[in-house]
This record gives sequence, structure tokens and C-alpha cells, in this order.
Amino acid sequence: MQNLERMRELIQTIKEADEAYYKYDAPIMADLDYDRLYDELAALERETGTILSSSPTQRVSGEVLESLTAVRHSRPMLSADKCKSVADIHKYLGGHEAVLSWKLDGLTLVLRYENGKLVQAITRGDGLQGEDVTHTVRIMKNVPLVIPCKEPLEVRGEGVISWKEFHALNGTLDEPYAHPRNLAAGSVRKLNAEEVRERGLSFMAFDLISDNLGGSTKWETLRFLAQMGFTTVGYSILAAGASEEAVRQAMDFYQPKEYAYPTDGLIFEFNDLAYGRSLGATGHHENRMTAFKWPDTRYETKFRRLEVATTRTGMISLTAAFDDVVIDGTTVNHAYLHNLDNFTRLALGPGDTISVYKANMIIPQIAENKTKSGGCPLPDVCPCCGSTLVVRQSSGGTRQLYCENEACPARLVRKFVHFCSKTRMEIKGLDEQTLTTFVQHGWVKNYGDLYELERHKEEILKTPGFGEKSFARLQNAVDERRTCTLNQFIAALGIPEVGRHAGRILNRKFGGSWDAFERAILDQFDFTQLEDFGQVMNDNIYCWYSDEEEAKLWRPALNHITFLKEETTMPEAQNNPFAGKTVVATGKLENYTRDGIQMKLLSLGARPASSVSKKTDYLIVGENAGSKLTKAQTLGVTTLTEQQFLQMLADAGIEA
Ligand SMILES: NC(=O)c1ccc[n+]([C@@H]2O[C@H](COP(=O)([O-])OP(=O)(O)OC[C@H]3O[C@@H](n4cnc5c(N)ncnc54)[C@H](O)[C@@H]3O)[C@@H](O)[C@H]2O)c1
Ligand SMILES: [Zn+2]
Repeated sequence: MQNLERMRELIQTIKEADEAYYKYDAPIMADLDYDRLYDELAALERETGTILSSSPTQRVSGEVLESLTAVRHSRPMLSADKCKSVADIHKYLGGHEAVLSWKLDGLTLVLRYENGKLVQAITRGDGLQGEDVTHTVRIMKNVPLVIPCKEPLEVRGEGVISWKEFHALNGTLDEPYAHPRNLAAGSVRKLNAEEVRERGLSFMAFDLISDNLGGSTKWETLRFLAQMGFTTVGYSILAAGASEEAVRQAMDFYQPKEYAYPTDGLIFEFNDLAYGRSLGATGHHENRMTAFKWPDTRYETKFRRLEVATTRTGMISLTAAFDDVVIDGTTVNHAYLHNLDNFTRLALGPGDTISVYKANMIIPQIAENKTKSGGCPLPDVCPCCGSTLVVRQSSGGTRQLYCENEACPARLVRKFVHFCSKTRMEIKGLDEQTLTTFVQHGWVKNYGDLYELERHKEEILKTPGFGEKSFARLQNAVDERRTCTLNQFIAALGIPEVGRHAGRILNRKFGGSWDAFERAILDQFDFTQLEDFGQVMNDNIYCWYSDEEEAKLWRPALNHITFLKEETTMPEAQNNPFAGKTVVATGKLENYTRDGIQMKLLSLGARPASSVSKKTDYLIVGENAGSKLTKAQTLGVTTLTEQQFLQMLADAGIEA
């Protein structure tokens, strides 16, 4: 009776974890704990001989989002059974030849091809039905849209994001993900494919569903997939009759820390496909393969305190700080807690004994709190602005603390990011992460503060990732921007609709002088007189200028900046072959950036344009030039290589 009760409880908990994991891509527990609950349930089922109908051991867990179209699989997509030790694997193989491969930790996908064309891509879903994700799979860079095989073909594989891409991308997202797997799953299941184009998703093929196409062995199948143009998962062959030691050696070859993609173990599959099929399947897994999961070693330490910070979206991030532990050679003392539910579950209090591990050997996590004193209070006000915090259910289905103050400095980060970005003020090294830290600590409150970082040098040097050298580099980058052009500065201000192009026009009109620009505003100048300026832009300038809160942000910067006037005063503006001409540049140039060539053309008194038309006088052609070159050739526009352009400048006595 007691057992049955516990089984029901386990099924319920696993169900909740499944929903968070598969539906919202936001796990509420560590894989380790999930697997433990699962094992406990399986053991009870064996012991009691009873299996409840809703048991996750009898079917594949998964969810189909209502927003995506459900598609039935041509064959059930099952999970893999697990072995816990090398001895278990050795026993499972029973002396048969096998293929060993990385168990990729992403989102399983099935791609269907007909007449050599990709026609559909589906997620695993609940194993019987998946979600149609053709739109996002199409834009993965390594998915072949056409293959040299006319017969219907179905290939299975994993949609993954590399650790590198994950680290670069996660910080820029409104709601960061706990793991690349969740980011991959969340990205593939987006409705709008354009949003995920830059996310570096890859498809790694590991299985061919159409019989008889790839040969009679797993090895031949993987080779066939590679010939079709797929990137296959990394694999090796384990010879027939391999000893336990030989199995161990083959496994040692796979070191997850050295692998670019997230992986949580290895997959062993019988090389002889007919033999594998003869072993059959359960409702949960196929017997032709088994998985080995790397054990996460746990380390005991003491929890010290909770660290809170307001993120760009107003969400309060919770991080546990604990005494140093060395895991796999690196010192670890912080673990991100993900959400309020996780925090509540752990019931942390200062001095508590906790066990920590690196999930997939990479991300530090708290596995459990052994003493659960619960003495650590949650903040009730924003650490950044002091507003009362509220609890919100995030789109991930979990609870988070939020600061709802629109004027909270955390939201300033966005403006700072814009101001410092490459195509605006271009202050190198002031990326989003750094700016977030600076804003959260109150070291920068307005753009002028960026020029006075020296005042906080000591504190900055204490933040992780900063040393004397990187601080000096940052200061150099800031110093370089004590001079800038008026157009750069205007574009950096973030006046709605008034961007880089408008900045250039204003720069020309006001001779590069801020004072002249400001005087014009005070004199109620009608900006619609300017080329390409509409009423909205005119109104936005006045609206922005009269916003006192905005002015507190930008005005202090004027004390630190000298405006360069080179562009309009340069003598070369008249005496050169490009003065007054409409010039387009295309492709990658060797000596100029995209902005650089525009600036150069302006300084020559030319009109830089972005598209080729009959009015274009010259097209400067760089590497990999595309349709613009074709169009120029059709219209008979003079094209110049970068070298010819430089030569013409030299002939006119002008420096490049
Ligand atoms: N943390 C949580 O709350 C939570 C919730 C649900 C599931 N989980 C995790 O997910 C696991 C269950 O997920 P699952 O059903 O995908 O099983 P699994 O993790 O055992 O993986 C099996 C799957 O791996 C894929 N795979 C990857 N590389 C492969 C390769 N080289 N060859 C063949 N197949 C390969 C296949 O699609 C296969 O179906 C649990 O053990 C748990 O760790 C965690
Ligand atoms: Zn706040």
C-alpha cells in the first residue's frame, strides 16, 4: 500500500518535471534527481509487480506545443534504456560488434525527404506524435535541403547548439536558458524562424529510418548519411568480443570536456541492424541500443549567501555563493538557481551543508541541501532601485521575482548597450555583460560616467573577469571615444527613428558641431527641410530633447566629448573624381569597414548610396560581391575594384 502511494507520488513529480522540461524548456530539477526518481519508480514496479497505467517507464515523455502543428511519426520514436557501469555495458553487448557514439544532449528531430527534397522536420514529442518544425530546421546551417537520393528517406538526429554559441548567446536573451539543450529546444520550436537564424543551431544525424537504403550495418548507415550531406554524430566501432577493459578504453576516448557540443553520455548500438531489430522494443525504449550516462560526482560544501541582481528585463536573478570546491580542476563557488521554485525547494540557509556538481561536467549546480535550515530570506525590494518586488509566472512556467519599476536602472543597460555598440560610439569591451555589471553596481548612471570609470577602478578590479590589463584596455577604448563625430553621437543617443543615416545628414547640415545642432533645436528649426527627414523624425527629436530624464542620461557625456569636424572641412571634398557623385560599395573591402567606406565617401564629397540604380556613378566592388554587381553590369554603371578606387584617390593626391 505504502509502495503504491509512493509510486503515485513519483509519477506525479516526474510528470511535473516532464512538463517543465519538455513543454517549457525550463527544467525544475537536475537530471540527476530526475533519473533518481525514475530509477526509484522502476525499482518499485519490479518489486511490487504492479505498473500503474500512467507510469513514465511505459511510454516516452514529451509534450506537443499547441502552437505548432502535430504530426504523427511513421515509426514510434522511443527513448534509450540506460546502463550504469562499464560492466553493465559489457554484459549488454554480449560479445557483439557495436557502434559507440556521443549521446548528444539537444532535441531529437526527424527529417523527411521526398524526391531528394527536405519536405518536413518533426520533433520527437511524445514518441507517437511530434511537432512540425520544418520552418526552423530549414535554416540550420548544416541541414541539406536537397540530397542525392530520390527514394523517400527519414533521418533522425539531434538539434544542438555548441557550448561556444550557448555562452555567447545566452546572455543576450531576455530569459536565459539553463543549458544549451533548453536553448536548442526553445529555438527550434519558435514560431518565427528569423528569430533563431543567428543561433548557430546544428543538426547531427545518428539514425536512418528507411530500411535497406544504408546497408545492413550501423556503420554503413552512418557513412551513407555522410554521403547524403549530413553531419553525423562522432562514432567509433567496438569490435566483437571486446573485453570489459577494451570497452573502458573505447569509452575513455570520449571526453565531454573536449567536445564542442553538449553531451550527457554515450550510446552503444549493435552494428548488425538485423540483430538489433530482432531484440524488439518496450513502450519506452528499443533494445537495439543502450545509453551510458556519465555520473556527476557530487562535492560537499557550505552554502554562504544568496546573491541577487536585477537583469535587463527586470527579472531578479538568484545565485548561491558557497565555499570553494575544486571540481575537475577548476574552483567553483557559485551556482545559478534558475528560479524561485528551485530556491524554495532547496530551503537554503547560511552554513547549510550542500552538495554540488557540474551538470554535464560543465555547469555548476546544487544537487541537494542536506541541512535545509531555510534561514536565507528572499529580498523584497529590488537591489538596484529599491522598488517592491513581485512574483510572476515566467513564460517558462516557473516563478520568478521581478522589479516592475520602468525606470529601474537595470533597464538602463539596454540604452548603454546601444550607446556603446559597434555601429554607434563603438566603445570596445563595453559589452552587455560588462555594462550590466557596471549599471547594477551603480558605477555608471549616465553616459558621462563611462568616461570616469577610474573612480571605481578598485571595485571594478574585484569583479570576476576583470584584471589590471583588461581594465587598462577598457580605459583605452573609452579614451579613443573622447573624440567622435556628431553623426556617431547622434546615432548613439537612440532617438527613435533617428539613426545612423539621419546622423550623417545632421552632421553635414550642422558642420559636425553639437552646439549648432542644439541651437537649431532651440530655434525651432524645421528638420523636415532636410533630405530624407519626415515629420515623425522631426517630432521625435523635439520630444527626446524635452525629456528631462533622457537629458540626465546624455548631457553629462558632452563634458567629455570633443566633436571632430573633419568630414565637412576636409579640403579633398571638392578636388577629386568622386565629389558630387553617387557611389555604392558592395562586398567585403580590405581597407574599409562598412561604415569606414561611407565616411570616406562623405569626406570626398560623394553621396554614398545603398542600392544600385541608373543614377549610380560608381560601384566599388569588394570580395563576394553579389546582386549589386550584376545589376551594375546590366545598367552599365562603372565598377571599380578597391585597388582602382585607391589608385584614383592616390592620383588625386588624397590619402586612402
Ligand atoms: N531535469 C528534468 O526535470 C528532466 C525532465 C525530463 C527528462 N530529463 C532528462 O531527460 C532524460 C530522458 O530523456 P530521453 O527520453 O530523451 O532519453 P535519454 O536522455 O536517455 O536519450 C535518449 C535519446 O537520445 C537521443 N540521442 C542522442 N544522441 C544519440 C545517438 N548518438 N544515437 C542515438 N540516439 C541519440 C535519441 O533521440 C534518444 O531518443 C532523463 O534521463 C533526464 O536526464 C530531465
Ligand atoms: Zn529595480
